[in-house]
Amino acid sequence: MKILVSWYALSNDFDGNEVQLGGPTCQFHKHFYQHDLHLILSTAAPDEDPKLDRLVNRLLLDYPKRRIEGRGMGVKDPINMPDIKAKVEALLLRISEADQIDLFISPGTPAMQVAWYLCHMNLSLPTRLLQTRASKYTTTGLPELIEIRTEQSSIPVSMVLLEQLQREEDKQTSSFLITETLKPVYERATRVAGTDRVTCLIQGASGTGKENLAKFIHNQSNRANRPFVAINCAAIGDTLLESRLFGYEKGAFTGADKKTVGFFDTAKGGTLFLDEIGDISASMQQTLLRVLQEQEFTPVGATTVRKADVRIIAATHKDLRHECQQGHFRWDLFYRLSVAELRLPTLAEWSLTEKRLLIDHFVVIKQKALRRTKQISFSSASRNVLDAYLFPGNVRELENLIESLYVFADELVNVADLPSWICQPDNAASTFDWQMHEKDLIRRALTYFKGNKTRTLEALGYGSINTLTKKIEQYNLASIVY
Ligand SMILES: Nc1ncnc2c1ncn2[C@@H]1O[C@H](COP(=O)(O)OP(=O)(O)OP(=O)(O)O)[C@@H](O)[C@H]1O
Repeated sequence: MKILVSWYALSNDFDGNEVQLGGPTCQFHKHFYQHDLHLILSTAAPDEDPKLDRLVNRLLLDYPKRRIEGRGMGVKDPINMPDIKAKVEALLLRISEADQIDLFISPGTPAMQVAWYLCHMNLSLPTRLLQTRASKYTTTGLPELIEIRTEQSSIPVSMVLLEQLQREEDKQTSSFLITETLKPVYERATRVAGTDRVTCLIQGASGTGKENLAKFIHNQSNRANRPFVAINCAAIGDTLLESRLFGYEKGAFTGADKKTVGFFDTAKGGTLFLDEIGDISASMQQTLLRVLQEQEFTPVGATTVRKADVRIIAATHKDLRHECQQGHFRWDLFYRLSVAELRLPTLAEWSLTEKRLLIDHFVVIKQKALRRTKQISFSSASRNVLDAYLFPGNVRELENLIESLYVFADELVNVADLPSWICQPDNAASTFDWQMHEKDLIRRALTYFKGNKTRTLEALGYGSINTLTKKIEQYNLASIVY
C-alpha cells in the first residue's frame, strides 16, 4: 500500500474559505497522485476543522475513487516542532506497515517540514520526502515533483508515546464516500452551500445519508464556523417541538422553571437541520411557515420577537410533493422549504461496483473505529450474497452490517456469518433485476425528457398515462430532480 501524508496549506490551499484548485494539495492530486490513500493533516483538534473537511470533500468530488481522509492532529502551536514531531511520529508508526509512505512536505510551516525531515531520518520507515515546484517556476509550464534524497539513519527510533497512538485512533472513523451516483447530488449541494441562507429540502429514503448531506452543505458554506444543529421533528410532539425550536420563558408552561434558548438561537449564524419535516403537524407547519416568511420567531411565553439567522435544511423520507397532493402537507411551506431540492438515491440505485466500493470503504473505516488489527474479507459465496441483497435500509444498514461482522464473524466472512434475512432467496437478484431495470429506464427517460410524462410515455410504450403515473409512484420517482 502506498500512502501519501501531508499537512494542508492554510493560505495556499484556500482563497478565503474557498478551496484553491491551484494550491499545492489540489495540484498534487491533479499531476502526481498515484497512491492508495492520502492522509491530509490539520493542526485542529480531531473533527473540528471545517476547512479540512472542505478540502477533503472537494478532492473526493473531483476524484471520487480515491481514498482521501482528513486527520485533526490537535497541534496547538503550528511552530512548536517537538509537539508536531511527536504527533506525526505516532501517526507514521501506526501506518508503518505500508509499503511506501510519501511525505509531501511543501504545504505547512517550517517546523512541520523539519519534523518531516527528522521522522524520515530517524524512524527507519519506508518514507520518501517529496516537494513540488509550482508551474510558474518551471521551464515546462507544468509543476514538477522533486524527491529529496538523504541517507536515512539505520538506528531505529526507540520510543514513541503510546498514549498518543490511542488518542488518535478514536478519531479515524469519519470519512464518507462520494460515488458516481452521489456525485451529481453533491455537486448540486456544493452550489447550494455557496448561496447563504437558501433553504434546502433533502428527500431520500431512510439511511441514504440525508443528515450527512446536510452537514456537507453546512461545512462547505460560509456558516461552517458556526453551529450545525439537528432536530428530529418526528420524534416529539408539537408543544415540545415548539419549545425546543424557539426556546421558552420561565413559567411559560408547567415545568418551565428557567428561561431556555431554543435551537433557532443555538444555531444562530449556522444551520438548522429539521429531519423528518414531513411528519410535523398542520399547526406546526403553519408556525414554521410564518417563521420562514418573516425570518423571526417568538419564544414560547415571550412577548418580543427574535431575528432568525439560520439556514434551514429540511429532510424527509416521504415524497413531500405527494404529501401535498394528498393534502397532508402545505404547498406554501413546501415551496418555501424546497428552494433548493436534493434527492438522495437509495442503495438499490447504486451500481454494483459502487456498492462493493462502499462495502470496502466500511471495512476499512470500521476496522479503525473498532481497533481491530486485521481487516475482514469475504468468501466469494458471501460476496455473491451481498451483491444480490438490495439493502432496503440503505447506507446505514450496510454500515451496521459491516460493524456487526467485525464483532461476530471471523476474519474471513462466510455465508453462515451473514444474517439470515440477507441470505433468503426472495432477495435473489433475479427477482429484482427486471424491476430495477424498469425503474432505471423510467428514471432515465424522465430525466431525458425533463419530466415530460407524455414524451416519456411515448418513448417507453406504456398503454396509458395512468400506468406510467402508477409506476412513477411505485418506484418513488415523483420527486426526482431533472
Ligand atoms: N456517502 C456515504 N459514505 C459513507 N457513509 C455514509 C454515506 N452516506 C451515509 N453514510 C452513513 O450512513 C449512516 C446513515 O446516514 P444519515 O444518518 O445521514 O442518513 P439519513 O438519510 O439522514 O437517515 P434517516 O432518514 O434515518 O435519518 C450514517 O452513519 C452515515 O455516516
